[in-house]
Amino acid sequence: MDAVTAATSLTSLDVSGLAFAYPDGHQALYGVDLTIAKGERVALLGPNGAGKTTLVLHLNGILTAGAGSVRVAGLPVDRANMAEIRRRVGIVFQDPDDQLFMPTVREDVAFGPAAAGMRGAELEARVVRALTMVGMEEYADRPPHHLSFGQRRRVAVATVLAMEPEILVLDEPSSNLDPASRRELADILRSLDVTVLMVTHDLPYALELCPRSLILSGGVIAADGATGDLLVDEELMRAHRLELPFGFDPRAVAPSVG
Ligand SMILES: Nc1ncnc2c1ncn2[C@@H]1O[C@H](COP(=O)(O)OP(=O)(O)OP(=O)(O)O)[C@@H](O)[C@H]1O
Repeated sequence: MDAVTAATSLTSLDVSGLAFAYPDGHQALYGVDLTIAKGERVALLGPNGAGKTTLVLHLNGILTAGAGSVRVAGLPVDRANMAEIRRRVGIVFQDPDDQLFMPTVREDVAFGPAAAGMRGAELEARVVRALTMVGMEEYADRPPHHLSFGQRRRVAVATVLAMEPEILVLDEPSSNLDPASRRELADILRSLDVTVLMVTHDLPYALELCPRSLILSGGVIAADGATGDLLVDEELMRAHRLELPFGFDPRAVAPSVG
C-alpha cells in the first residue's frame, strides 16, 4: 500500500496474528486478530495479566511483534515507519506524571509537535487547540506538578492530541478520578473526532463511552461485540474474571452512541 492510500485508509488499526513473548520466555500474546475502523471508540477489557498493556505497547512500536503484524491506517508498524507511527498513535499512559516533565503545561503540550519540527505561530495554535479540547487552556503557564491529578490527566491527553493522532489509546483513563472529573473526561473523549481504544477495568465507563468492546484474555481476543451485549453475558464475564460493580445493571444504561 502506498503512502497516499495509507493516509486515507478507513481502517485505523489492523492487528493480525500478533504473538509476543517477553525475553524471559513468558508468552503474553498468542495470536491476536482485531480491526478497528476509523472513528470507532472501542474498549479493551480483560482480567489482570491478560496482555492488554503488552498489546498496547505494540501499537506504536514500543514492543515489536514476535509474529504477526500491526498496521496503523494501513502503515505497518516497523522500524522504517516509526516516526510516522508515533505521530499517528497517541498513547495516554495511566500515570500522567509519566508524560509530563516540562516546567509548564504549554511546554509539555508543545513538546511533541516541536520535536516533529513545528515552530512559531503554528506550534502555538496547535498547543492552544489541544488545551482547549480538554478545557485546560487557562492553565497553559502553570507547572504541571501544581495541578490536580485529574487536571494532569487532561493535560496528558492534550500532549497526545497536540500530535493530531489517528488513534488515541488510553490506559485506564478513569482511574483515580473523582466522579465529576470522570464524567468531564468522558465528555471530552466523546467530543473528539478520533479513533479511540480504551483499556479499562471500569466497565460502566466502557459501556458509557464505547459502543464496541474486545475482551482480551490469556493473550487472545476472547470476545468482540457490542459492549452492552458482552456485559450482560454472565457466563462470558465469569469466564474472563470480569465483574460489574455491585448493583450496576447494564440493561438500565442507554447504549453508547458512536
Ligand atoms: N517485562 C515483562 N517480562 C516478563 N513478563 C511480563 C513483562 N511484562 C508483563 N509480563 C507478563 O505478561 C502478561 C501480560 O501482562 P500485561 O501487563 O500485558 O497484562 P494486562 O492485561 O495489561 O494486565 P493488568 O490489567 O494487570 O494491567 C502477564 O502474565 C505479565 O506477568
